[in-house]
Amino acid sequence: MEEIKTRVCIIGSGPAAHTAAIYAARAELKPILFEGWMANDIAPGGQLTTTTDVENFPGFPEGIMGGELMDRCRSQSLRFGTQVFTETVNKVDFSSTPFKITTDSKTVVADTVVVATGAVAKRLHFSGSDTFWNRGISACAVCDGAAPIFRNKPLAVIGGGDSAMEEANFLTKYGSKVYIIHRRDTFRASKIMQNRALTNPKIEVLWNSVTEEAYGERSLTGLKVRNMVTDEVSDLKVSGLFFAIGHEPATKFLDGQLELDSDGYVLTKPGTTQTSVRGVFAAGDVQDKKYRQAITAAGTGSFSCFVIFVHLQF
Ligand SMILES: Cc1cc2nc3c(=O)[nH]c(=O)nc-3n(C[C@H](O)[C@H](O)[C@H](O)COP(=O)(O)OP(=O)(O)OC[C@H]3O[C@@H](n4cnc5c(N)ncnc54)[C@H](O)[C@@H]3O)c2cc1C
Repeated sequence: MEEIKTRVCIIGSGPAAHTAAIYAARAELKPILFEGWMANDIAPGGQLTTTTDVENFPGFPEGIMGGELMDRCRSQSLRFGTQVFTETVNKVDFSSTPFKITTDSKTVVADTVVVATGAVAKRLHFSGSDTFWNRGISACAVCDGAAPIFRNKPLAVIGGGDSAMEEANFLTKYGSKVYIIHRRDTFRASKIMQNRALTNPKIEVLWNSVTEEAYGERSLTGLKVRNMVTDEVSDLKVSGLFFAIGHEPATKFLDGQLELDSDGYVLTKPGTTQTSVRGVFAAGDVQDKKYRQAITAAGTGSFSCFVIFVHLQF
C-alpha cells in the first residue's frame, strides 16, 4: 500500500472540492484530491454531471453544460498543482493527527482534511422515468424550473415533506398549474409549509397517489397516476415532473468518526466549515441540506481553505 504525506487532503469532486483545491493549490499547499470512481453512482465531477444546462452559475451568461463546468473546475485545480486521484475513499482515521485517508491502493497521511463528498438526490424508478430524465424529469426545481420547456405548462412534484412544498410553490412562478403527487393522505411537511402549498390556487394535491409511468415523445408529456384507495389510474398531462423525496449525503465511509445530524449530514459549527474533529472540515452539500447549489458549495469550499490557512498557521 502506497503512503503519501500532504498538508491538505480533499475528498470529493464537485464544486466544493475543486474550489477548496484551487485555493489550497494557489497557496502552494500541494493538495491531494480524491475524486472518487462512481462513488454513490456519481461520476467524478459530482451532481452537475447528471444535468444539462446550468444557467445560474455566474460567469456563463449563455449557460454551460454541467459536465463542462466541472471539467473546467478540474482543469483549474490541476493547473495550480492539485494532485487528483480517480479513487474512492473507503476508510478514514480521524482519531489522531496526522489523519489517515485510505483507498484501495493508497493511504494519505494529512494534516487537514476537507470532506466534500456531496449528496445524491433520491429518484424514483418506474416505466419511462429514466427515458425522460433530463427531458422533463428533474430532481431540482430551483435549478431547472425556469427552463423554457416548463414555462406556462402543467407540472408535477412528487413528495410530501418541506422540500416538496417549497418546490411546488416555487414552480407556480413558471408553470400554469402544479400537482403534488403524494402517496399518503397527509403531508409530513411542517404546518406552515403545508399551508403555503394548500392555499396556493395554482397547486392541486393528488392524495394517496403513486406515479406508475412517464410518457412523451422527445420530452415528457404526461404521467399515469394510480390512486391507491380507488385503484383508478388517471392520465395527468404534465410537461415536467420534479422528484422532491430527499437527498442522501455521502457520509457512510466516515463510519461515525464525525458528528452527523439525524439525516446523516455532517454537522459543522454554525457559520463555519469546522466539523466535530479539529482540522477536519466539511464543505458543500454533504453539510448543507438547505441551499444545495453549486455556488453555495463552491463558497463553503473556499471558506474551508481560509480556515485551513489559519489552522496550519500559514
Ligand atoms: C439534476 C441536478 C441538477 C442540478 N442543477 C443545478 C444548477 O443548475 N445549478 C446549481 O447551482 N446547482 C444545481 N444542482 C445542485 C448542485 O449539483 C449541487 O449543489 C452541487 O453539485 C454540490 O456540490 P458538492 O461539491 O457538494 O458535491 P457533489 O456535486 O455532490 O459531488 C460530490 C462528489 O464526491 C464524490 N464522492 C462521494 N463519496 C466519495 C468518496 N468516498 N471518495 C471520493 N469521492 C467521493 C461523488 O461521487 C461526487 O462526484 C443540481 C443537482 C442535480 C441533482
